[in-house]
Amino acid sequence: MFAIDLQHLSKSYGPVQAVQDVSLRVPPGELFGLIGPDGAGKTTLFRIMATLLLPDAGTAAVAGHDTRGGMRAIREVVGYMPGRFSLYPDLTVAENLDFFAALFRTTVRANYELIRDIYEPLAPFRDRRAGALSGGMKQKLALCCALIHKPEVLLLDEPTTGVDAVSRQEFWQVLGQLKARGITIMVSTPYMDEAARCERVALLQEGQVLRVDTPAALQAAYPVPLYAVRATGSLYPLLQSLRAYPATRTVYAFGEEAHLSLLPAATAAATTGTAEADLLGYLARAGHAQVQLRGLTPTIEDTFMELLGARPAATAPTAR
Ligand SMILES: Nc1ncnc2c1ncn2[C@@H]1O[C@H](COP(=O)(O)OP(=O)(O)OP(=O)(O)O)[C@@H](O)[C@H]1O
Repeated sequence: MFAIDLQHLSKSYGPVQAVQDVSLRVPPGELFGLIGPDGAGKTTLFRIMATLLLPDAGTAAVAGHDTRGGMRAIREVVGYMPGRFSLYPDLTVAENLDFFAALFRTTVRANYELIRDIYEPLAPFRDRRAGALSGGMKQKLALCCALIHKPEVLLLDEPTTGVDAVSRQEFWQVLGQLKARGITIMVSTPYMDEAARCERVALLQEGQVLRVDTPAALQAAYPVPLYAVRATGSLYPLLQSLRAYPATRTVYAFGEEAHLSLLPAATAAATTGTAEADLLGYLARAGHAQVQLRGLTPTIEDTFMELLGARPAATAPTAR
């Protein structure tokens, strides 16, 4: 039995097709990531899994229960942390926790063991209103509330969005501990660095699954050598020159650098011995100073960009 089993799910909001024929299977105990930009359909999938929304087509089963008809059973065994802060801002930390425990006919004391590590940094603020907590603390409290009934499956919708880097790091450590206890976790994130922390990820774009695999396999599948290019001055003119270069296959901004792949024929056609030397000569003639070119190990973000570029959609950001 799969902890999460989605088959051919589709959901539209009027003319907007939010989820399109999505099929995913997550075995018990897996830490699975839904990775995609805003609007990719992550929240819609979570709301279907949490029995808050019915799909137009397809089936969704969580912990062995179909979301059609299995609402009560699913809510008993699922912990759901919505993307937006979902606690009561006027209740204190302790009151929020008690409230969620009471909803599930349990007590904080009965399940304290599961939340202890997450709750301890919050304990000194137990009488503070939840609305007055910092972003990282709000997110810890929301996770405690999602865990208070000892769920088998945790659904976490962008839990680290807008949270500082240290809190994000801590949050992922906690997810590792929860996974070690056998809890199945589906977590969405727009941050590609977080994708690498999942056992498997689904890359989503415009409601569709582009690929499901381990982060390592996604990176290894990158089809051609990839380079980072930088030069003095701003990135924009460098990107423009690289886009105009005849042997360029894909190019896009990546932080302070450009990430570039060359057409396979570029090596064969090189006039100065190597494709790299040809490129450096071209950039120097185009007026770029102190150009640095180095080979890269592709990240998941590069793989994502590659998959988007391979699609016929007009939105493909890798187009030259
Ligand atoms: N209630 C709604 N009515 C109309 N359109 C909606 C509604 N909810 C979502 N959408 C649209 O459906 C698409 C998928 O949205 P969804 O919220 O599932 O994506 P997401 O990946 O979670 O993105 P975000 O992080 O921005 O919430 C988007 O185009 C969004 O604008």
